[in-house]
Amino acid sequence: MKTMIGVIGGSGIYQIDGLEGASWVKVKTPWGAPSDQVLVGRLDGVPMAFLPRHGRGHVHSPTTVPYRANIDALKRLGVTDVIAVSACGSLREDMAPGDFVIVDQYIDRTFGREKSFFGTGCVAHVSVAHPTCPRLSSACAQAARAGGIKVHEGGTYLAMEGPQFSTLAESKLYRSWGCDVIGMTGMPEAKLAREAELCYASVAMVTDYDCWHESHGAVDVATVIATLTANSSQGRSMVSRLPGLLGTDRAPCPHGCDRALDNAIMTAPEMRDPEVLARLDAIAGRILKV
Ligand SMILES: CSC[C@H]1O[C@H](OP(=O)(O)O)[C@H](O)[C@@H]1O
Ligand SMILES: Nc1ncnc2[nH]cnc12
Repeated sequence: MKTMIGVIGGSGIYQIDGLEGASWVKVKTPWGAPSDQVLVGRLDGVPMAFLPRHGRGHVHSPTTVPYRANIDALKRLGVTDVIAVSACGSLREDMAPGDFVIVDQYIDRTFGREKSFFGTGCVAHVSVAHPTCPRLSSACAQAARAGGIKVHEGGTYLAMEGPQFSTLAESKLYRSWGCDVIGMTGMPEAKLAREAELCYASVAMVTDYDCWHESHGAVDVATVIATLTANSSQGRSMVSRLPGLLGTDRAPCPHGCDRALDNAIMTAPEMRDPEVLARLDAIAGRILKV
């Protein structure tokens, strides 16, 4: 199988440079329109697709990002590996603004979003015990370190609904739970990528100390953007190293991300709703044969 890298850019990252033969393409999905058109091209000979999570100009809020359409669009284009880049607040002293955290666990406190491609007419339960792909995550860590970035391999991301930042009591509560970073978009994106059998790695760029740190003020958008602007070249340099690390030919995921739907579908074949199956053509076509 051939590698195709998908990059979902977070706040402050609305395009990437250096893609050969790049063009913005409109992708239609059964889940509505993605956040924006997708920039498709090649980097060092490896196909790459870039989608700005909030749309160019930052149109979508964390609640209204069309997460299902975004993941479907990337899958439909042939993406095999998704690198999700996000801004995040740090809940730990030693994860400082400018550092990158390769997230490997989540606590999902979002409540206003569609979280699954499946439901009435075709019910499925995938495992998200390990919601990110270790192979892809370690390539991201290697790529970021090679660019001189301080990288923390592993971290628990508290996904909050937003759009307001946390209260001090919430920030302290999440610290007491052992969470490392906080953001508004990591979920349900990671869950949906797993349902779509995509390898998914989350690169969280620390922009602030949220509001718990006594010697730092409470986070605001200006602080986030200032840190992101200072770090954007490191983010880009990490992405530019990924094709070399992942290569053009892709072995099956040793962790099974690309087979996540094996044994996950509960609805009896004769009870499956044909309209629901039709919507799942890109996501579950491998297993549903639609
Ligand atoms: C501008 S701060 C809040 C905003 O930034 C993060 O976005 P993303 O994860 O897409 O980089 C955070 O989750 C909020 O959506
Ligand atoms: N402190 C914070 N809380 C939630 N989302 C964020 N994105 C960047 N910093 C954040």
